[in-house]
Amino acid sequence: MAGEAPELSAQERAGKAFPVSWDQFHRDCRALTWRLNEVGPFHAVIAITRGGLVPAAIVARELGVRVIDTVCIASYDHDKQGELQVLKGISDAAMKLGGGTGKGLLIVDDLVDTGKTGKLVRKMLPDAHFATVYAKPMGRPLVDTFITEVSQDTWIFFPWDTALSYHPPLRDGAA
Ligand SMILES: O=P(O)(O)OC[C@H]1O[C@H](OP(=O)(O)OP(=O)(O)O)[C@H](O)[C@@H]1O
Ligand code: HPA
Ligand SMILES: [Mg+2]
Repeated sequence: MAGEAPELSAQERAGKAFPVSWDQFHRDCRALTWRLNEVGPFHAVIAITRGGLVPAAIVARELGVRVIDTVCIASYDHDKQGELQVLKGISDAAMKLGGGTGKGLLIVDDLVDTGKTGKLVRKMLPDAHFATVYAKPMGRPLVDTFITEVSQDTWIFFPWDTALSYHPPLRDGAA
């Protein structure tokens, strides 16, 4: 409608930025595996795509897990969250390994924000262990193990979504 303020994206609403480098992400994933090593062993890792693929590969490598499955969910169109769409469910083979309820399975994602994605996957695998690298307060209760909590008004910029670019000096008006 004319005159109406355009809807702010989740990223714009977040306000604060938390950029993560590859180095930092790798270190945080390794820290996550130290914690998960106390909880396992796990029969399989279930990555929530696409963001969960990167930490899942690192975690599976560290924990010596070779069976990796995906649950493919689309929700954010860049930074606006819409209806969740399950594009691919968990495979029958992984379901069987988890006894139908996810027992002994490890679900991995890069982060929980509102918790909507995590809630949906937890419903599919109620007895699985759910791990994320980062957690915001709304989604935190859904996660069993995570490494770093960031405030709800922070947007996390992952290394695969960003590139090195010029940043003006603070005195020239950089935020
Ligand atoms: O807790 P929520 O508010 O549900 O948000 C968290 C989810 O959002 C992002 O995925 P996204 O849907 O953007 O897809 P992608 O992993 O393919 O980038 C992120 O990787 C989590 O899976
Ligand atoms: O803070 C975030 N960063 C990147 N992707 C996301 N998807 C939901 N929240 C975020
Ligand atoms: Mg995701």
